[in-house]
Amino acid sequence: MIARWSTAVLDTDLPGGWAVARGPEGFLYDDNGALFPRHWLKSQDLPVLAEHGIGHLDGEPVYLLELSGRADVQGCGWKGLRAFMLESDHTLYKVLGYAAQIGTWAREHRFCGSCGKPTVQVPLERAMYCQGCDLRAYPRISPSMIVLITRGDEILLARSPRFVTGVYSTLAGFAEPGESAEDCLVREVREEVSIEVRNIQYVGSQCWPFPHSMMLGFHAEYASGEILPQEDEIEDAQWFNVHALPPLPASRSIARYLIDLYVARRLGHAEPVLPG
Ligand SMILES: NC(=O)c1ccc[n+]([C@@H]2O[C@H](COP(=O)([O-])OP(=O)(O)OC[C@H]3O[C@@H](n4cnc5c(N)ncnc54)[C@H](O)[C@@H]3O)[C@@H](O)[C@H]2O)c1
Ligand SMILES: [Mg+2]
Ligand SMILES: [Zn+2]
Repeated sequence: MIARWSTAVLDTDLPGGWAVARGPEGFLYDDNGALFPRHWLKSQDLPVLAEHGIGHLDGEPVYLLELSGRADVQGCGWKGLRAFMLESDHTLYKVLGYAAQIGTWAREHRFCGSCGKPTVQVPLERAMYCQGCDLRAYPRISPSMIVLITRGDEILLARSPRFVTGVYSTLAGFAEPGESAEDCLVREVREEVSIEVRNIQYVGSQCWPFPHSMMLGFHAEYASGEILPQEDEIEDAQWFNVHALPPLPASRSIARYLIDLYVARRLGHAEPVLPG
């Protein structure tokens, strides 16, 4: 199957195509979705901070209008990326997730991190450039480990105080400089629940544009120790039997995939597919 959406760096001087607009409250949308004819969107009175050509959807160019503040457009509303992840079709979510990452990164790199002078977008390359010190800044991606720990029919799930009430998920954490993926996983598990794991197996990865994580998903077996939840970060952590699971994360998350995959294998059911 040919992918409907592919990223590209497009020339913003060319006319035509679709555009999305992103402001402080998320993306502009109406009954037809979040993609608008670009010439129409640019004719609205929007406070455009920057325009980025971001890719092709069904062969048509797509642009992002990154706004500097909020705006009213008659007949339209604003909606955050998480709501699009939960409600919209997967392709639209991928377009908006990429747009959000490019918009955030370009906004946060308008000035050189070394000398403080204004940067410029490099034509036809996804980079912000400082002429003063010949420095290029590329989109930021933050590798994060996420792991399902199991002990036979039991899986370890935890709650952060930030989660929706009642929901339990797998453990996750950002890689630090100097660590391998496995080092990070072992450290995060120790920090968050104070146990040791063994037989670490890589399962798959997922882009997580909140705001720029790259989730690397693993399975690990329990080795030793008693659960001791990390103060402030982990509200509760428990072993749950695969037949008695609590409310779980959204179905498009890799956290949910890791859980569903293990349960399916344990119970001999059909395996789920990891949403990209
Ligand atoms: N897709 C999924 O299924 C899924 C599930 C769980 C977590 N996540 C994501 O994984 C990421 C990591 O999870 P977490 O929040 O438990 O991380 P964590 O356990 O490392 O704790 C968060 C802390 O890390 C620090 N931090 C924030 N941004 C950082 C960065 N870019 N690099 C290094 N440290 C940083 C901050 O001190 C923050 O309070 C988050 O983006 C989270 O949204 C995704
Ligand atoms: Mg964590
Ligand atoms: Zn500079």
